[in-house]
Amino acid sequence: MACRFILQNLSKRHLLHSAFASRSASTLVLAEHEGGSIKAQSLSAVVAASSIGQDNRVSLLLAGSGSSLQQAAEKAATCHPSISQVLVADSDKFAYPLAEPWAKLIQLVQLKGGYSHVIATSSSFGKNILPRAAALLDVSPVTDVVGINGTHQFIRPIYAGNALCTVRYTGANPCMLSVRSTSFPVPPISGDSKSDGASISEVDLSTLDEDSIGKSRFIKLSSEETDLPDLGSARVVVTGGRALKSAENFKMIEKLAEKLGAAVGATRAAVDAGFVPNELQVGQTGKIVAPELYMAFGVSGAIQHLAGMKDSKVIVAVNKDADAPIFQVADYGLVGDLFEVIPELLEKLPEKK
Ligand SMILES: Cc1cc2nc3c(=O)[nH]c(=O)nc-3n(C[C@H](O)[C@H](O)[C@H](O)COP(=O)(O)OP(=O)(O)OC[C@H]3O[C@@H](n4cnc5c(N)ncnc54)[C@H](O)[C@@H]3O)c2cc1C
Repeated sequence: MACRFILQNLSKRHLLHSAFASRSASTLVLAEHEGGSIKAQSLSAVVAASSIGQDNRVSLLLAGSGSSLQQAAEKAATCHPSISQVLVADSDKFAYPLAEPWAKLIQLVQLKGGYSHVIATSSSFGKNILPRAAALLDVSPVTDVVGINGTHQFIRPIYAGNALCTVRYTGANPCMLSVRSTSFPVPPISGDSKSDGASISEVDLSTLDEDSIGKSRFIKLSSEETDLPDLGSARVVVTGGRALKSAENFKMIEKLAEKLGAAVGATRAAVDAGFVPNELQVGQTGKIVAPELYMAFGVSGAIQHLAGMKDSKVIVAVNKDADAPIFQVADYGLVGDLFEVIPELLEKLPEKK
């Protein structure tokens, strides 16, 4: 009896899966916006969505309030040819990216739109919201996707990025994914291939529960004032490790980054020692970066750090220990003392224009 029950369930599940797979895909992308534009990371989620299938219809969901939301919606409508619709949820409830109202919003939009996929980037925004929305929709999300092989097969890292596994999603719709933006770079979009303009529609929020605000409250947003590029999307990253010894010495890394127009990164040991704030941590429990040039000074190359930077195009490492593991992933390695190398670099590099 038990055996037959399992078989019946398996065949039902298989039928369900085949039915989803044969239907054409339609994807809801959760987008973040700032200053009237959608964030570059959210465009990576659109690139990921467009690799699900050729006939995939992509709808972009933007929420917030006020004129910057409308501005972002207008820009989003023409920013990528695969976007067919921009959905705008305009309410004070979405003034801040709190997970509870956003998750309810996704549930509302999904129940109306019946999307086959829902995608967000693996940023703190996506990581915060997606699991809650998945719980409300009673599905299990596939997280940190780095590759897409068709509608239901995805590649994601395991064991702190030491291995990649292929996952086949066999659950019900929607298939919810968080994707690493570094794995879905946004190609420059030529004038010809730009969209003529996707339709923009307001989401009907009249049925959104009053209690959707939930238990969390927005208190404040604190961010460091800096002219340096954003760590997640910078072309060059200069990282310092525990070897810098103090916050004062870490300023050398910041000066070098300034000269190179680079973002500053740090190891967890440097963050834990209080040299720099937590938002600069690169690695398994920090940010995942893949810049064109990654420079590591006094970084040992622990696997948890490598998990966040080993996909960088060119890696340069300076370490006084010739056996440091960082040299195994470095394209250029210099065995030397960073307290001699960095001042020399600062002296020889031309001033930034
Ligand atoms: C669950 C978990 C998650 C983690 N997540 C992260 C993460 O996201 N990111 C992360 O970075 N770490 C993470 N870690 C910590 C990680 O294991 C390492 O402890 C950390 O990366 C080490 O940082 P470090 O290279 O700065 O320090 P160390 O390992 O102490 O290395 C310092 C290096 O500097 C070199 N050095 C010393 N003096 C000089 C000098 N004067 N000139 C040049 N070189 C010098 C040394 O030879 C050494 O190789 C995590 C650990 C755990 C358990």
